[in-house]
Amino acid sequence: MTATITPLAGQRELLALLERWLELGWLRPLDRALAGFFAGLDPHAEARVLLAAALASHQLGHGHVCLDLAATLAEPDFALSLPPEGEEGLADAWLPSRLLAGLTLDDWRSALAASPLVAGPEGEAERPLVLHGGRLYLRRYWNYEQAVARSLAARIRDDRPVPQDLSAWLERLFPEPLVLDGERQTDWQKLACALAAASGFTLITGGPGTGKTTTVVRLLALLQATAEQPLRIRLAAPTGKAAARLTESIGAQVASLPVDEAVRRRIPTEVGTLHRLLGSLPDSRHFRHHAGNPLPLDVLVVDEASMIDLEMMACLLSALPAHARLLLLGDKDQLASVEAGALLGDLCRHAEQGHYQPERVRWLERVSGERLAHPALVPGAEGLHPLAQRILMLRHSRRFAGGSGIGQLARAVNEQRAGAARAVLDGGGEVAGLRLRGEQDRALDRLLRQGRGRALGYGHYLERMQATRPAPETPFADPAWTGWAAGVLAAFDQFRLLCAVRRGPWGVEGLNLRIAALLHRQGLLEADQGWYEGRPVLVTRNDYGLGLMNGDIGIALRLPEQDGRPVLRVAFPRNDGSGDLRFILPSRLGAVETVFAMTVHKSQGSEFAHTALMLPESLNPVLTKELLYTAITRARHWFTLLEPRPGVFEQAIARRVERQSGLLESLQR
Ligand SMILES: Nc1ncnc2c1ncn2[C@@H]1O[C@H](COP(=O)(O)OP(=O)(O)OP(=O)(O)O)[C@@H](O)[C@H]1O
Repeated sequence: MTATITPLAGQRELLALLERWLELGWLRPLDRALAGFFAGLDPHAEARVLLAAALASHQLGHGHVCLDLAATLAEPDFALSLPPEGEEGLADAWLPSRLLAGLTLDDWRSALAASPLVAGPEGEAERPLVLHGGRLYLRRYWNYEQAVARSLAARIRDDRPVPQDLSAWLERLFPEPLVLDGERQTDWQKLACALAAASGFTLITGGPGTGKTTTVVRLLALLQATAEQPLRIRLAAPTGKAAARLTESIGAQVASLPVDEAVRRRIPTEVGTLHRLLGSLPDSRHFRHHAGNPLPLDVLVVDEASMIDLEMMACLLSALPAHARLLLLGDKDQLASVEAGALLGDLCRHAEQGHYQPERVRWLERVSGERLAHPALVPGAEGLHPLAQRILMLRHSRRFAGGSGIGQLARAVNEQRAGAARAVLDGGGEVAGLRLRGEQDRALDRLLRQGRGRALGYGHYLERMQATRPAPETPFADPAWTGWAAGVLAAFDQFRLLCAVRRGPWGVEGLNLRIAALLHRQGLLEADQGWYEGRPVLVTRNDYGLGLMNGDIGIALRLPEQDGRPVLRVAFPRNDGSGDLRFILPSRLGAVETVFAMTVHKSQGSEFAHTALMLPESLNPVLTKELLYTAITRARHWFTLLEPRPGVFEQAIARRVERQSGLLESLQR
């Protein structure tokens, strides 16, 4: 017991422990540095205060904007980035569960409250930490959360007058009653459109293919057609990939709208990134647009809102003029952004139950002619749940209708029904599970290269690269080269291996080496290290100079220079919806990594015809049903689950992301 308490004895012991955690890869250098910095600010700071600061900083890397003290004491080992199985035995003595064994919530809170480094929610703005109830924040994130809460609180009370002929418009935009399996169903899209017409702020959530985009395009037609003056509408998404995907689907939707050509022309079809909308400034966290220089627009639609982190949301809300309508679209059940702040999940915590106030229900039913009915709905009370009145959940997927294996699996995982999920996997076909027998299992190599059945593997894009390459004498400016590169990039999206973790044999790093070596051995790649033709790379940091965003994916291809000499360049989609490509010399690319395998987090906003998910050998803090759901819903046609050890899938289904933030509480205050 003595050994477990010692590191909390004093600053020196604690900092030595944090150093050890750093070596083990359990903590980020930033977290350790922060504790050191705070020790410098307050030489008398208690070890448990510095420990809380390091853990609060570490939580940001896990997507939590604060440290929940009680949750940390309940499950201390999940507070760190514990390694994949195999290393634990070695470091048991260093585990936080040992360290925190003697600490109670009251003791920890009292120590924090008494520290000159820690402020209460209302006071001492210069102190670097804020304690609010049982939650400890780094000051900057506290400020973001407060700013977002203040701004949303104002927007959720922003009722808008609706056109007198709203019912007629809804009838025109949603002409067919919704009938599924021969039964008339509630048309949630029509209800969402009515709700949004009456609000300055609306959040539409729904799983893949539930019609979020369709709904919003029809709403924009309604707003534009009934506005006194043409509205300035902008569409945005958090990543380039998501923006490109939305651009594709919106174009077709606008073209088929049952409205005048003049109205159709006033609905934009181009979707940009949020960074571009706000105007990124090089080497800065700040944007060109902010409260002092607001965005020149009347309506803003942001898709894939689950990927918006707290800092971005704070920047976005401050740059949005008060008169502008804000529409957020997203899937609340997906993983939150990699950065801290699970905004959409927080806001949609009660979306299933609705909590609509009786007067709102009557109004919605009257204007839409729909019945606002569903077994999951819970009636709201007049004056309560103001946020819920602005949120609507779409409940019918058109993409994954009834019998789709992917749809069934996604649903079972989301509802935490492990037995049902396993039964879908065992059923085979569109979805399948592959049990791996050790690291060298050949079945894995086969899947990675060939795929299974009609579901492709990585061999496909490399074969296409060879088979469709223009003749070497094709001049440098010939569009055949761009066409070829676009074809290879599209073929690469036929298959993706996703991983839950980065390290260990079943993590992104090890698997990338393994896949490159495999494809090289099989003669599909000319090399497996350095730069080689066919190397897919992921950009890991925004590069404003090159116009590349974190998350962009390109492929190295040999193309002719002006003098005909072949040179390797990396082909990237332009990500502005134009469908164009750009070619960049590898030597100009700073932060990139090979991306045969990628983390589920990084795959958000993308879709692949065949998606495979590699689970690790043991449970890990990141393994939750949200992670599984996000991975499964990246698959358009086929999904393969790769399991090095039975049981981990079921354990992961049982775990949910515990979102640690105070946003909802702030909004309801
Ligand atoms: N009311 C409708 N009537 C007919 N087809 C519809 C309707 N709503 C959606 N669809 C079709 O269903 C498909 C999915 O719709 P949509 O793209 O709007 O969904 P989404 O929720 O935005 O999907 P994603 O998960 O890709 O974001 C599209 O092919 C769309 O044309």
